[in-house]
Amino acid sequence: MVKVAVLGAAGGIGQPLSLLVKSNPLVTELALYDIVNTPGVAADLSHISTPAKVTGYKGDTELAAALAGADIVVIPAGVPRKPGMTRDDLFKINAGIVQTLANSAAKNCPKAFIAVISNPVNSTVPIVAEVFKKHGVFDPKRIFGVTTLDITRANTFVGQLGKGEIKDKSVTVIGGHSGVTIIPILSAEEIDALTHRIQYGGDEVVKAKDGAGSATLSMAYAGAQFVNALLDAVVLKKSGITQCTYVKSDVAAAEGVEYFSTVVELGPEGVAKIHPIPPLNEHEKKLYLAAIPELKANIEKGVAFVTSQSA
Ligand SMILES: NC(=O)C1=CN([C@@H]2O[C@H](COP(=O)(O)OP(=O)(O)OC[C@H]3O[C@@H](n4cnc5c(N)ncnc54)[C@H](O)[C@@H]3O)[C@@H](O)[C@H]2O)C=CC1
Ligand SMILES: O=C([O-])CC(=O)C(=O)O
Repeated sequence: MVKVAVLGAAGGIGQPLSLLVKSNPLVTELALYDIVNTPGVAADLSHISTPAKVTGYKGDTELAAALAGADIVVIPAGVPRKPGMTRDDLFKINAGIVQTLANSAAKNCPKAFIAVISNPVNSTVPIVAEVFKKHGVFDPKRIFGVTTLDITRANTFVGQLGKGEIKDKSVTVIGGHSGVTIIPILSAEEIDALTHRIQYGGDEVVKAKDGAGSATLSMAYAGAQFVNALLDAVVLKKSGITQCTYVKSDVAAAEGVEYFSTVVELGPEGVAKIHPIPPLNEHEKKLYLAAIPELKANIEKGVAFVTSQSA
């Protein structure tokens, strides 16, 4: 039995992501939670002829039931950006939303794998971790920031430069998930053309959507890739499953950074092995040093949001 709960399931990401999770035959129960519209989304998805039983939960009073016994919790709940905003501008609304959802997850499914999509990911992952610490159930192997869209974009853009098939690309992107904290590892010819585009790909979509939100469909695709990888590792116990993902990690400890994305091997217990930062050329070393101050500030802000509140 494998229960996946999607929190924010009626949203721009939540709906297509739930569709893609419903398409994975490994899932036996799909619990859709939101503050609006989940009965309709659940009824709609429930007619799809894959094994997962789909249930909808709406509003605070139904959150605990949505999470009870969940194996994987995916969180795309919260507000998206509008043109002119940074991801950090979303903190004031999304930090509280993520904290509330994490509180309930810590109580109702403390062993679940938590995949955080809500921005600012650099801060929302530490928020979930601190909430789990408060409940005495923190396991750093089980909490992930979903940065897969950065890899999806990098693979696409590198593929479009014209060498080989996009499907064969597997670009590594390390660091965090906002502007300068996104550090793509590229070949010499790709660096000038693509570094900035990968770092600011999210802004491209925000601008094109012109006030109607940020990336949803590409994020759903990327989020489903991450969930499918987790299911392969956890349920099928396949070996060699890797993802770039933002986790509690020692790889940038020298800089005093506690959370960082590098290639992570996934296993039945979640994080099986964190790969080190790959060898960096001079250009990448500069990107790395430029990422540190923002990443550190984002992490400290997330941690303080939870630890500064009395128990
Ligand atoms: N990690 C990543 O790479 C990416 C992250 N994002 C982030 O994902 C988040 C969601 O984006 P969209 O789906 O486009 O937004 P959206 O506004 O379309 O959907 C958000 C959903 O969250 C729900 N929601 C709000 N408060 C909630 C609560 N307390 N509990 C449960 N659900 C709640 C809303 O009702 C809505 O259905 C944003 O923070 C956005 O910045 C977006 C793209 C990529
Ligand atoms: O740009 C945004 O606000 C949404 C996001 O995280 C992305 O598309 O990478």
